[in-house]
Amino acid sequence: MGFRCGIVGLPNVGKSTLFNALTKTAAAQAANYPFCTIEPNTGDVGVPDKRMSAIAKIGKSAQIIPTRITFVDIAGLVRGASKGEGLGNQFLANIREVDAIVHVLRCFEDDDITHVEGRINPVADAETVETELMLSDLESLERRIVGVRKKAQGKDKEAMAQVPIMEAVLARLQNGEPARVLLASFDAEERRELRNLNLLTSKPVLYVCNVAEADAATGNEYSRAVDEMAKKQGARAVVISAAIEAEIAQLGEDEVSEYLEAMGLTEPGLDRLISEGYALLDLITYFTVGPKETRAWTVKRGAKAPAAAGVIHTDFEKGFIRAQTIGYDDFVTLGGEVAAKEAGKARDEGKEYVVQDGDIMMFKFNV
Ligand SMILES: Nc1ncnc2c1ncn2[C@@H]1O[C@H](COP(=O)(O)OP(=O)(O)OP(=O)(O)O)[C@@H](O)[C@H]1O
Ligand SMILES: [Mg+2]
Repeated sequence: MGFRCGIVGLPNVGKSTLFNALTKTAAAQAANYPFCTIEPNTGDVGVPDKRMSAIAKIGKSAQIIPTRITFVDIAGLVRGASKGEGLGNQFLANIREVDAIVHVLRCFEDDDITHVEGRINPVADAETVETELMLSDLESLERRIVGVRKKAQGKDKEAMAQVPIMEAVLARLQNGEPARVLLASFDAEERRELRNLNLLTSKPVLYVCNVAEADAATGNEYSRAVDEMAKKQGARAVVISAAIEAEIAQLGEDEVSEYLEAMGLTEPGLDRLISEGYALLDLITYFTVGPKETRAWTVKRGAKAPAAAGVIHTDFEKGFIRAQTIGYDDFVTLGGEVAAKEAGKARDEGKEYVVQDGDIMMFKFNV
C-alpha cells in the first residue's frame, strides 16, 4: 500500500529536479533495502528521524532501517487543465490517487528557464493550479450529486448522509474555496464522508518554495509571499532550492556537510520536506529495537496496537495478545528496555491501546 505524496505544480517549476534529488538521496540513505518494482515517476524515500540513532545506540543495533513514504512526480498542469488542456485529465487522475499534495512553486528568477505565464508570481501560480483543482471537483460533484439526491429521496441511508456533505462542499467550491477548508469544522464522521468523495481539493497541501541557490538559507520576497498565503489557509510552506538538492544528491556522504555549510544550511532541505510530507499524511512512527536492527514503522495517527502489529506482519495482528510498550523519552532517559522494566515504565498494552508517536514496541502474539 504505502502513503503517497504527489508533487504538483505548473510545468517547468522544478518538480522533477526535486523528485530526482528525493529518490537519489533515498537510495543512498537505505541502500540495504530491497527495491520494489517502481513505476517511472514513483519513488520510495526513507523518512529521516533523529530518534533512531539514539535508540540504536542504546539497543546496540547493527542496522537502522527507516520507515518509508512514496513521492509521485506528476505531469505539469496548465491553465484549462480541468477542461483537458495540456496533460490535464491525466494529471488530475494522478492527483486523485495520492494521499497528500506537495505543491511546488517557482520562487527563483532565471531568464533562461521558461515560465508558462511569462512572469514570476508564485501566489498567482498557486491560485492557477488550485482553480483547476476546484473546477474539476466542482464538475465531478455537480455530476454526482444528481444521482445521490435521488437515492436520498428513496431513503437510502448512505446517500442521506452524503447529500449534506456534498452540498456544503459545493457551496464552498462555488465560492472559490477548496473542500479542505471544511475539515476544521467537521466531526470525524463528516470527515470520513468527505474523504470518501475523494476530491482533489480535500487533500492536505504543503507548499514548496523553490528558490535560487543563494536564497536557500534565508528565503526571498517570493517565498515570504507564499508563507503569508499558506498561513491564511492553515497550510505549511518550506523553502528549498531544488538546484542545491540536486547537487547534494550527487555528493558523497562526507562532502555533504561541507557543502551545506558553504550554502549556510544546517540540514538538507529534503529532510525537512520528507518530514513535513510525513506529518501532512497524518502519520506517526513507532519503533522496534533489537541487536539486528532498530526499525521505524508507520501507522495512521489514532491506530490501535493490533493494527500497528499488522504493519509488521498480518499474523501479528491476527494473533495479537499484547504489546510491551516503552515511551521514547523513558527508553532514552532510562537507557533501554531492562532499565525501563525495572523502573516500571515498560507497559503491557492491550487491543484498545492507541499507539503514540515514538513508542518502542514488542508484540506478543499467538497463531
Ligand atoms: N532552484 C532552482 N534554481 C534554478 N533552476 C532551477 C531550480 N529548480 C529547477 N531549476 C531548473 O528548472 C528547469 C525545470 O525543472 P524541472 O524539469 O524539474 O521542472 P518540472 O516542474 O518537472 O517541469 P515539467 O512540469 O515540465 O515536468 C530545469 O532546467 C531545472 O534545472
Ligand atoms: Mg517534470
